[in-house]
Amino acid sequence: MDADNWALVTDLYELTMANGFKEKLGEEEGVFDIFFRKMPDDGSFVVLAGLEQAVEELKNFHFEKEDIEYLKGLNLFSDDFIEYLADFKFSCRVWAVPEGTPIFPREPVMTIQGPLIQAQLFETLLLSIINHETLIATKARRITAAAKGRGVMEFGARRAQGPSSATYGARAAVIGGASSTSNLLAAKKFGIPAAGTMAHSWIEAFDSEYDAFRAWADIYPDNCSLLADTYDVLESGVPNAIKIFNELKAEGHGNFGIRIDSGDVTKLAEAAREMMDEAGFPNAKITISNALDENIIQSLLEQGAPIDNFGVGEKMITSSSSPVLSGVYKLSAVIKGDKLIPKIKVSESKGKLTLPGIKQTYRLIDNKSGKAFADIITLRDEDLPSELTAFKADPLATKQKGHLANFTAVPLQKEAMDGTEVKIDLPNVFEIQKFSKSQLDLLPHSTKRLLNADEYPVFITPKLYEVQQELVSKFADQ
Ligand SMILES: Nc1ncnc2c1ncn2[C@@H]1O[C@H](COP(=O)(O)OP(=O)(O)OP(=O)(O)O)[C@@H](O)[C@H]1O
Ligand SMILES: O=P(O)(O)OC[C@H]1O[C@H](OP(=O)(O)OP(=O)(O)O)[C@H](O)[C@@H]1O
Ligand SMILES: O=C(O)c1cccnc1
Repeated sequence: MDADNWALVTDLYELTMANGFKEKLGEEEGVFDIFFRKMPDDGSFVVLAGLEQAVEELKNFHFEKEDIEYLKGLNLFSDDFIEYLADFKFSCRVWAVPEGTPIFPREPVMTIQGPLIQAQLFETLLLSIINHETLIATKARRITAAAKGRGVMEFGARRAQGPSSATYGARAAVIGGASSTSNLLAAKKFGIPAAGTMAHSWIEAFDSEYDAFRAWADIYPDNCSLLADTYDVLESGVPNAIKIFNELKAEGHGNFGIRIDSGDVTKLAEAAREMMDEAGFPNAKITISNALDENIIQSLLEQGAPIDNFGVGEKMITSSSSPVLSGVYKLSAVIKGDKLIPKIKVSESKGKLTLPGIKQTYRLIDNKSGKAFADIITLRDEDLPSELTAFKADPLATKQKGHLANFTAVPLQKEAMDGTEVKIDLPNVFEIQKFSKSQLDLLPHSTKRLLNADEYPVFITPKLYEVQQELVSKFADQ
């Protein structure tokens, strides 16, 4: 991962276009926005993640000697362009929304401005990073919301779509609220607590379950979470665990727990809790795993299952219920000399109409309640009045206009890079998690429901609407 250079993780057309831009449009600059249209799991927002990796990739963007040789060999590019790539110097400006921010449809999360020949090149790589990490952070937010403050350990590496997804996915899961990971590379790289219990193979390898537990307790007396479901949870697993806890207690240790990974979890956890309480271990923790997701976790807690921690793997690390986030990278303006020319993509489907120009998004905080009630996208250089009637950003919204007043407007995008100089803070993943929670707290509860989440209003200013409509009319007949 660190050793890899991902400049060639791109689609061929990015390079054929960039080669052509150099020849046909010279020094013209482009402005591209990354935004999302459809939210995963029918939620109303995503939790943004991936900025740190995106910034790292842009800062270090270059082609290796052998990449250049390979590109030459394709016989598609001018010598000039090949030379440009060989001596690549990142010279774009980037604006971005901080990681952990809840983001609604059509809001630009990253804006890249720079020579078209460069800015075009980053589409595929940036989308692959931002789409993946945002998807997993969003899924993790759902899962940790369902867990209602109980610890969620990220256990997904073995089921992730490859080691890179496992590792950056673990980081994203923490942004979305997970408390630890079993993936050691993620733990080391991002400063996440490494956590874990044991596999069934450990239990099976010994002559008996008791022997396996005892051997574990000898080596790890202070990290004694025993896997209780290899043979029979209530007949064997819990009674053997209690024996070990008594022995460890006599030896002066006291941090105990069991993990249950199969069967009817509520029944088993209730009975195990009773047995451990009766044996004098009310503080022994119960961890549950086995294809958990937000729906199962919610259901288990509604059933009253006495669970302290969850281990969550495949369904979180792959966002299996909603495995695709189709964030896009769209050209919103070109700059010729000192002239900014807004651009638009008009599509057959009206809902896909893009927002032209260089923009900023503001979260509007109600002055009375202190809570967010709407977002508004503006042209970056326009002043937002303290009261206005604005248009919905979604061209298909049934009610197109809304009156906005009595708010404090908080800008979401910040300057992130000026060439290779990084201008934005890249905080530790737990600081991002904390920030994310504070931003989620501002949102209406109805927008955070796991089922049938309410839509959150996103507006555009009359000025942005006007620029968009002018372009629509201009291109209507083309
Ligand atoms: N009380 C419960 N309510 C809701 N879902 C549950 C409950 N108990 C277990 N589950 C979930 O049901 C799913 C299937 O569990 P099931 O018990 O059928 O499989 P299993 O015992 O793990 O089988 P295997 O031994 O093959 O792993 C799992 O995702 C599990 O987390
Ligand atoms: O179900 P997930 O949410 O993906 O959580 C991770 C799963 O990985 C392990 O199972 P596995 O059968 O791979 O190994 P084991 O023999 O240790 O149970 C663990 O016991 C969990 O069931
Ligand atoms: O440590 C564990 O219990 C663990 C780790 C990965 C996958 N399943 C369980």
